[in-house]
Order: sequence, then structure tokens, then C-alpha cells
Amino acid sequence: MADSVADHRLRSADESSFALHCQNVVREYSRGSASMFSSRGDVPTVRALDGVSLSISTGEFVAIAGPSGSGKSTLLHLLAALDTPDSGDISVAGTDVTSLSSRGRTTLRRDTIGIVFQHFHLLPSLSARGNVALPLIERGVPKRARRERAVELLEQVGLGDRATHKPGELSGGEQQRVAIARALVSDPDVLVADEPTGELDTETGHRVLDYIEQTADERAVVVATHDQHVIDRADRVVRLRDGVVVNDG
Ligand SMILES: Nc1ncnc2c1ncn2[C@@H]1O[C@H](COP(=O)(O)OP(=O)(O)OP(=O)(O)O)[C@@H](O)[C@H]1O
Repeated sequence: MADSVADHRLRSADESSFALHCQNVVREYSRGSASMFSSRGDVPTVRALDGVSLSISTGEFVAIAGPSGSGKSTLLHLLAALDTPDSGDISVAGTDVTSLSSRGRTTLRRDTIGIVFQHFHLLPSLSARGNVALPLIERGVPKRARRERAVELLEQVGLGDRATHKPGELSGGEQQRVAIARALVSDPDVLVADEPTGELDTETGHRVLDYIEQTADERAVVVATHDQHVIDRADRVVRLRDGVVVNDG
């Protein structure tokens, strides 16, 4: 049977009213193979998230903070539908992620989630415009419309004059702005960013943050970060420690 995202729309009004919602989420990783550690076949695990519950609305700019290893990236990957939890529920834009197949999650990401990584993840052989237009190919948007939309987004992030430059010809801050433009090109309901200012100097980090902040007016924005500037500017800070939410406000 076809696995359409629409089949996984939540029935509950409570959960579907949030752009992002997770309930009692647990995610464990195994530490190597069973044979390495135990004659009984037990695989040691690390519990990266231990019962996390969180709801984020459209228009909120939320920072996920906490010490190294506290579970920030793990949570972000789950909220971006890049991964699934061992137990608990996650919904994105009213769709139950945990019941989707891998293909269904790919469709959900394509249609509703923009993702920005610390290391930009741009294709070096494509121009800034080509990188930004990439998600529109998957959506079947014609070439001319793709180009126009990509240039529009690059102008919004202040890089209209860099459209034909390749990533190697751009500074770190410019590359990160290209990555943000790419994440926003499909006008997603949710923007998820993992340490987006981690590789940038303070001033460039502020510029990138300006763009991220602006986009939060019409979508939910979640940023995992160690950067105090991001934490200071967020509407709300969710603090993790050892995979548990220790503060939310
Ligand atoms: N693929 C993996 N395999 C095994 N353990 C992992 C894996 N990814 C993360 N972990 C472990 O899960 C825990 C949470 O890691 P996570 O990367 O989510 O933390 P973080 O808060 O993002 O850390 P940092 O700030 O250093 O990026 C850590 O103990 C980490 O070692």
C-alpha cells in the first residue's frame, strides 16, 4: 500500500496544533557489537535522550542548549525526521513521524522541514544559486522557476550578487547564508539548525542569526547551540542534561 504522509496526519487536535511535538521520547545508541563486550550477547547502550517531551509552536524561535553529550544533536535529528526514537511520539506539522517509513520521512522533510548544519553541507561543484535551487528539483519545479526562486532567496539573505559563485569562493558566513537560503527555499513549516554559528566569528554569527530570527515569524525555528548569543536571542531556551530536559523557558 502506498505510504503517503497524509495517511499519518494526527487525529488529536492537541498534538496537531503544534509545529513540533514530542512526548516521552527515548533514543539509545549501541556502543559497538555484542560479541566485543559480553558472552551473553548484551550490547552496552548509551541513552542519549531519556523521556523528552516538548511542544513548539509556529512563530517560536527555540534554542536547545546543554553541555556536550547532553543530547542536543540527537533531539534535533529526531525533530528533523532524520531519525526515529526507540520509544515515544514525535509529530512534525501535524504528521506522526514515528509511524512513517523511511520514504515517508523523506517526503515529510522535503515538504515541511528546512535543515541547516554546522558545516554547511553545500555541493562544491554547484553555484550558490544551484545549491539553493536543489530541493526544488525533487519537488518537480521547472528550471526557470527554480532559478528565480533561488535568486530571490539569495537576495533575502544578502547574497544576490554572489549567485553564480561556488561555495569555495565564498566566506564561511556567506556559505552558511547560502545553506539557510537552501533550507528555506521550499518555505518549510519548520527550520531546524544544528550549531549554525559554530564555525563563524562573532560578527558573522550575528548576521546569520539575524536571518534565522527573521524567518521565525512564520515558522517554528529550533537551533541546537553552545553559542550564548543564540541563547540570548531565542524566545525560549530548552536545556538538556544527560538526555533529560532540565529547564524549559
Ligand atoms: N551514532 C552514535 N553512536 C553512539 N553514541 C552516540 C551516537 N551519537 C551520539 N551518541 C552519544 O549520545 C549522547 C548524546 O550525543 P549528542 O551528539 O546528541 O550530544 P550533543 O549535546 O549534541 O553534544 P555536542 O554538544 O558535543 O554536539 C552522547 O553520549 C554521545 O556520545
